[in-house]
Amino acid sequence: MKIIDGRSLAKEIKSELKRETQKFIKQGGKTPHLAAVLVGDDGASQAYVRNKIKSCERVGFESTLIKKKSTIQEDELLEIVDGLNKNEDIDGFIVQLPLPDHIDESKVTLAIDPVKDVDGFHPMNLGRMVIGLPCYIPATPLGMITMMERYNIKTEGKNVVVLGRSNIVGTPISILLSQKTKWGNATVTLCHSRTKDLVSEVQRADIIIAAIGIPRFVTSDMVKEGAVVIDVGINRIDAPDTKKGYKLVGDVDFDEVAAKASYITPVPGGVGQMTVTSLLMNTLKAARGEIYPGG
Ligand SMILES: Nc1nc2c(c(=O)[nH]1)N[C@@H](CN(C=O)c1ccc(C(=O)N[C@@H](CCC(=O)O)C(=O)O)cc1)CN2
Ligand SMILES: [Mg+2]
Repeated sequence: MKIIDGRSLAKEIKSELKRETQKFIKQGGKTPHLAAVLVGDDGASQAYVRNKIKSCERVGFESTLIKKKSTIQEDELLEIVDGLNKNEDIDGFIVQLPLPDHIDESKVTLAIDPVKDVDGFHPMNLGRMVIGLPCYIPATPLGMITMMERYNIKTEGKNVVVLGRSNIVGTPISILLSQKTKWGNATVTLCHSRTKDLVSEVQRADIIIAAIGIPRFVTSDMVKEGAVVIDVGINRIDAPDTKKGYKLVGDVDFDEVAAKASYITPVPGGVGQMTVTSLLMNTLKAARGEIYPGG
């Protein structure tokens, strides 16, 4: 069994991005500039955004953080989005999710100019992805594909079972892995809460992608010997004996599944680490005008 080390892979990719950025600037390109909008004071969201800003610095990007109180009204947030759409110095931006309940997330996502949508959440980018046109691929799926490529995990002809059909993880990764591309050509089954006999679906899988949001849902009896197990879950469970009072576990029971898997991603230290790196990859693409030449 091999542990896929998201932390060291993310570090490696950040060094590559730093070199590519320096080269791009030397050739006359502008310094890539990412903006992040953070609404409210949720601890996890604050930490993720802090990490995004810090990572920009590491690779030589400029960054702008816009922080707003959770009481912000939807129209004010839409004005901020509009301002970022028009700001020529900003190559790409994200609005950190989740947003407070009184704000319609789809409305905000739709307001982002697809050209600057480095999260890849706008339907224009998702639609382009579906038909194989250049697009920003959402960070978590892009992180998973990058991980599998770098670890030389072949997907062609493999049975992949994806658990969970969210817009930002399960659905896009199932599409990407079934496409006729170097990272695709797999036979993908997308399982969800209404799937009949989910256990036997998972038992047939050569590659399992767990993005269901249930702590330690995938147990060793569900996993075929030698399967590749990619765990996207980040669940907080009570751990009274720790300083924080909680610990993070994935959607996979790591200790028992690791014994059967050929490759497995840990939580923390796996897919999560790759998401910020993927966002930086998309931002460099935005600065280079690779996806939408000429804006
Ligand atoms: N606008 C966006 N909002 C959200 C996204 C996103 O891609 N764009 N994804 C998630 C949160 N997220 C980034 O924003 C994110 C989640 C997890 C990690 C990560 O590094 N996980 C670590 C553990 C983290 C911890 O200690 O709490 C790991 O798995 O090792 C990074 C980014 C929802 N919102
Ligand atoms: Mg909401």
